[in-house]
Amino acid sequence: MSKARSGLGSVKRDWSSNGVLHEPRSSQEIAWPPTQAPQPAAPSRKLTGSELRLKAIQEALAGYPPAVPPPLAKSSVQNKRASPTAQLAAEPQPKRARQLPPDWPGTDALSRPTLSAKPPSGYSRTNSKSAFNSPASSSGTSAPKKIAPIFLSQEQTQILKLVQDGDSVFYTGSAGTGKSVLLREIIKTLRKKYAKTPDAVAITASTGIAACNIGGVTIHSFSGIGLGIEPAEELVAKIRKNKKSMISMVDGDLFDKLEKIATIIRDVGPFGGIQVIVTGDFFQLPPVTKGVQQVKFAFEAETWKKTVKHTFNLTKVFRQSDQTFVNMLNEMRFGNLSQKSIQSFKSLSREIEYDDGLGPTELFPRREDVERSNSTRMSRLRTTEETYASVDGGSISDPNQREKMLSNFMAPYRLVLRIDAQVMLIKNVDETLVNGSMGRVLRFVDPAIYGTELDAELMAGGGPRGGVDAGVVGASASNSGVGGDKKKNAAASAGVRNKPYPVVEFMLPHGGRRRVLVMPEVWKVELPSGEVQISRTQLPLILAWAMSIHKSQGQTLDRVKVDLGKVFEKGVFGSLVYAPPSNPRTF
Ligand SMILES: Nc1ncnc2c1ncn2[C@@H]1O[C@H](COP(=O)(O)OP(=O)(O)OP(=O)(O)O)[C@@H](O)[C@H]1O
Repeated sequence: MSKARSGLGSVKRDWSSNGVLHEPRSSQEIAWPPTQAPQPAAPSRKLTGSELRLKAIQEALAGYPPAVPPPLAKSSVQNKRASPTAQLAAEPQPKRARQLPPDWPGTDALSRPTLSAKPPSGYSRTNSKSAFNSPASSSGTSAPKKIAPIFLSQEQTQILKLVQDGDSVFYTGSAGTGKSVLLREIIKTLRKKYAKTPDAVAITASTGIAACNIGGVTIHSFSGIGLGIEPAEELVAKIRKNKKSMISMVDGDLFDKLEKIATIIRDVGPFGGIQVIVTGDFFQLPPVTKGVQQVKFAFEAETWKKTVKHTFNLTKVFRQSDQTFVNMLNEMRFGNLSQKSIQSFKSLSREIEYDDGLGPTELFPRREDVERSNSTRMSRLRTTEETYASVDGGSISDPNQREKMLSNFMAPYRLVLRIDAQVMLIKNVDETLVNGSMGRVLRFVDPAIYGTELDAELMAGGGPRGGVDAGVVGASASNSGVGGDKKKNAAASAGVRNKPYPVVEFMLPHGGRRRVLVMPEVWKVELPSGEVQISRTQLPLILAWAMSIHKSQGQTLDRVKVDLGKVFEKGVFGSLVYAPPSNPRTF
């Protein structure tokens, strides 16, 4: 299984639906309404390379000018559904720069049902907990967790059904349409289906950070193709030597190459008979181009059509409920903001006072700016400080490779915290504490005395903060003897100090606060064979006055501050710009 290159932005760390429950609706075949694609304004000047590229995606996704698919090769007619535009192929049509998959929503396929499979009787119930705890992803969270169940929408359910039936599928959708939630469910379902042969399911992504987020590995690492620059035949030899199987996609050329390799090795139909699930949003992060070379999207691969049987466009936006905001984001997605929307975005330029003591997280494109902003705020605090160094493991020994892979984890190598520091939780814990929850460090406490009478006495007797603490977060919590280890308790009473951990007060999504002791967690990248390539044990916290746009991708944040001034001045609305504003729930 694979994740589209452009799907990096959609690979979420917030897998939780936070208790959003949807009543199952009656079963109906879905007519997949299109996301509104505004008509682009005619360019009044010569476009730059990147603008041309953006225009190409816009045209492709918007489905105009009338799409003319290339004549279908014999093998490509393996798509169950006939291409809605296939008839047009015979007639001469004006040439266009970019073709979409034949059944791409946004072409006339959007106006009619796109599923040949029988619709299910209603929504499927899912439980994101099991998805979080997929073996490769989950990072060893052993503390008991309660994640609220969610219902997949009809759109999501139907795609899941096709996947269960063994079809190769591509699904896309704008930010917040539940691509990642569905992906988690697909992973869970396929793992269950192939429980006896766990390495039959491979979760891959095109970059390390995306791989970490979905609990998979990079396609390069998984397939053993290295950089993948050699011809397919040479790569086959390399893979055979490495005894690794492969599956996935990145850009069009790599997709073709992987298809060829799979076919040479397995020789049982398209993509060697491997079921391929591809997801992503080509608007969020398109493939990286080498020099001036024009990017070739996966859907432009020669072998795409014969491999991918079904293409879907998820249309229901779950993240934002305000339709005006959703429309504004869609306009931005298509790079065609109306004056009204520009004014609305500009009107957001204001300081907001929050009465809970936490400010918004400021998003920056560069890591240096993030570090500067966070360390400036830290230096203003004259409070107790604690430093936490990560413990790193894994089978990879090359230091450069290790460094690169470790940098994909959200957890830093060295975490310095102070009392009153603004922090963000980077792990899903339960229905109220999720990846992205914001909080403040209240105090540091020896876990052995946390929650004991001694702890209460210390707090009452002028300890740093009073109040009721409840709960512990972190994989190490269950075996650390928190609060209950008599030996450690006695030692603590006698003045022997264990490493103290932070008690953090988190703001809950619908008001309220929750205090927990935060203990270390484990992040790891694991091959389907069970080999742990790299792992990091660290507190699931980061400083959160500022964070990089890169790391914010895919997170659902309640408060963000983004400087879009320069963007509006230049009139550039690229993917980097689109992704961050789509993260907040409201505006
Ligand atoms: N069926 C559903 N019912 C309720 N909530 C859902 C459902 N599917 C997704 N959500 C919620 O919607 C939000 C966005 O979902 P998700 O992160 O999967 O979207 P996405 O398409 O991957 O977004 P992005 O492209 O920005 O990464 C999350 O808070 C998720 O819990």
